[in-house]
Amino acid sequence: MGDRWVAASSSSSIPVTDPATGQLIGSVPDLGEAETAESISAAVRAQRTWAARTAAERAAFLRRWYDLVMASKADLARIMTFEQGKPLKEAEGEIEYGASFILWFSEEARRLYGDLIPGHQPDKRILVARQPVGVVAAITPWNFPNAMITRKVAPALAAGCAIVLKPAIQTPFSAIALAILAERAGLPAGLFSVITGGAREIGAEMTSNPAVRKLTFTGSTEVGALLYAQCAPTIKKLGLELGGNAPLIVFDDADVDAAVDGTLVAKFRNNGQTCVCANRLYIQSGVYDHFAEALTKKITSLKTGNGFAEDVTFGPLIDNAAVEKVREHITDAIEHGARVLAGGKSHALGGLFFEPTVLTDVTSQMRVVHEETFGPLAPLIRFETEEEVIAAANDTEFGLASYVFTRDVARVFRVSEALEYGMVGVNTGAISTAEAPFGGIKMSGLGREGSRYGLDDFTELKYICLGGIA
Ligand SMILES: NC(=O)c1ccc[n+]([C@@H]2O[C@H](COP(=O)([O-])OP(=O)(O)OC[C@H]3O[C@@H](n4cnc5c(N)ncnc54)[C@H](O)[C@@H]3O)[C@@H](O)[C@H]2O)c1
Ligand SMILES: O=C[C@H](O)CS(=O)(=O)O
Repeated sequence: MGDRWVAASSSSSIPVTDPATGQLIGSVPDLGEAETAESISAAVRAQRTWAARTAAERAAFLRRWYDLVMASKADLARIMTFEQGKPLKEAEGEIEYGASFILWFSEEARRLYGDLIPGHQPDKRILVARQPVGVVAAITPWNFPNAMITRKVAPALAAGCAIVLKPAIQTPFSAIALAILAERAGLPAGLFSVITGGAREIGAEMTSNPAVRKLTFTGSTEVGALLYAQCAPTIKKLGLELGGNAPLIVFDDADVDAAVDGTLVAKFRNNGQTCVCANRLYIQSGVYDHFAEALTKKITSLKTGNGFAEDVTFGPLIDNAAVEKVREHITDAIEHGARVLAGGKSHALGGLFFEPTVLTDVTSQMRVVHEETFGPLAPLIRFETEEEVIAAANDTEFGLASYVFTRDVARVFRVSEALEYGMVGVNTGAISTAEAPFGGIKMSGLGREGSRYGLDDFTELKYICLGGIA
């Protein structure tokens, strides 16, 4: 916190529990406005020196941090499974994914080029420099408690910024572990602070403090809109990675087995608790029964349980509200005519475990088609024509991810270009990677993270007009 570590005192600490067992696994300090302001002041002081370092020095730090994160993969994954619940193998995968952003931006750090533009008058020359925005505030969700942080912290530090982070209170230890490893990699104090505590209070300071020049948020659209408004009085740069309602479309000409495998990833990764999860499965009538039978068979062969147990595919959901939302969507769908092909109720393990569920005969009259479920629920919707399914897929306020399975090349282009989303997966359910620009349109957010575009939003363009060059 700021340039010092703060211990949790008994009177002001927040418990952290294991969603698989409900057991207490630790506690973190309940920090607030004062500590947030202190961290921002420390960031202001540290950032000036950091920006004056060479790009190669910043790149070298990021590479050391990457090496330490990868060397600590097993421990970081265990921390994640303990506090978030995802199966250990999936947690290890996230550590590698999160580390890939650190590696990517260790390389991008040295490519922060500007321009020398021919002058508009004989004695003029035009320079364009890319400079760090300064102090960045970041707020991240619980579902990817490592990668959602590195996807922000790495480009911020690469660009010469300092960053103050508020992680989700459900998963603070993943964030603290990353900060400890950054300190061990030689990051000077004040450049990367982790503030645990009340979201509203910390967020209020982050969004109102004029020293914060950019807010980068990953989470729900509802909270994103609130933070957007809170930042307006101080005109901050904004990065918003928000909610989704991804359609997954399978045409008659698709490889159905590949489409089922793609659905397992796009729908059930992290037990469906992923912003890019397929929320609606549109299956053309010619392959509908084949797809429904194959997906149901696959789902019922996979295991639900504690993420530390061998061969578990589905862990617990994060909390009771998440379980309730899945249950509400299933109940509403059945009341409006849907039928259950697999699952449909809380798992026999009890607690936060829920059966992976496949529904058939789903229609647009049901909540699950219009709201982000964020759980292991696959609603199948039958369609007849390409025009019909594009209209249905676009009939949402969200625009993050979408997926299409077809072997018709012309259709790949027609449908990809017609879908109103920031990202389209074609014949794959796995699209997230550091090399590609991740982000959405409409109510799914602003800006992109990762890729060669990922640094842009952490920099400001400065135009220098050189005159008197006779
Ligand atoms: N687009 C993406 O990259 C992406 C990635 C992951 C999750 N998400 C979205 O996030 C949602 C699930 O995550 P969640 O439940 O953590 O979302 P959330 O919006 O409830 O919380 C996200 C973060 O915001 C904080 N927060 C909540 N209210 C706040 C306030 N008033 N002021 C300041 N901070 C506040 C939380 O403590 C947490 O750290 C889903 O909608 C999912 O689609 C999007
Ligand atoms: O929840 C959405 C995150 O962005 C996870 S991922 O980037 O799709 O892996």
